[in-house]
Amino acid sequence: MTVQDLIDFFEADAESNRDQTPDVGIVMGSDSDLDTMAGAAEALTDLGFTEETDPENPPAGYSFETWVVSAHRTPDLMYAYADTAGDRGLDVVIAGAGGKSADLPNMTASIAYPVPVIGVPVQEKSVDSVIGMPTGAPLTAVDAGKSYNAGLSAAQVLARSDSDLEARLERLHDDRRAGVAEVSRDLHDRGVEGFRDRRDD
Ligand SMILES: Nc1c(C(=O)O)ncn1[C@@H]1O[C@H](COP(=O)(O)O)[C@@H](O)[C@H]1O
Repeated sequence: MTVQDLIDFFEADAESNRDQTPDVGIVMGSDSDLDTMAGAAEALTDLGFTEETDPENPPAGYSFETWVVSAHRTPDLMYAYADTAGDRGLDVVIAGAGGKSADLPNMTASIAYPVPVIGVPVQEKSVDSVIGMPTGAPLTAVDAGKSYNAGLSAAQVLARSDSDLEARLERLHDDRRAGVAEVSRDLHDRGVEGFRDRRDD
């Protein structure tokens, strides 16, 4: 597998007009970002999305895809991915990168425009380079490491035209709300030490 093979795949996929395409693309600068970026996939999975791993056998319903793409190491691949995003049927791209020079999210946003891009600064030191965009070059971003929220935000975009997905988002919200009540009761009833002991088990 070469970078050119991937570029060829994205370009051919954009031309193919296949019926079932991923709705959300998740890209990250390095596989070392995966632990952080996995949150985006987790949020989408919690909402019933399936990961597309074989474009020849795409899953039914909402789906997402994951790739490693680097503005610094593979600028041509980043360009191809962002440039074909709309034609490949992606409605939202989530792009995460780390380090002080995290350019993948902002460059992807510039090229993929008007497809919306949600940036994930993988570390705190990446925040400025992710969000620092000039007027006319929009990028939405979440806080450092908060890729789960990026997954939710991507689903929120899709849910504007799908009441079923909107209901799933509401349910997830309600579950989290109920979780606060449960943990609050548990903390109160066990007391500080009992609660800590249970959590450490
Ligand atoms: N910020 C970027 C870009 C980019 O912005 O294009 N490409 C890789 N990286 C970041 O470099 C860090 C270290 O990567 P390695 O662990 O592969 O050396 C990662 O957090 C990645 O996102």
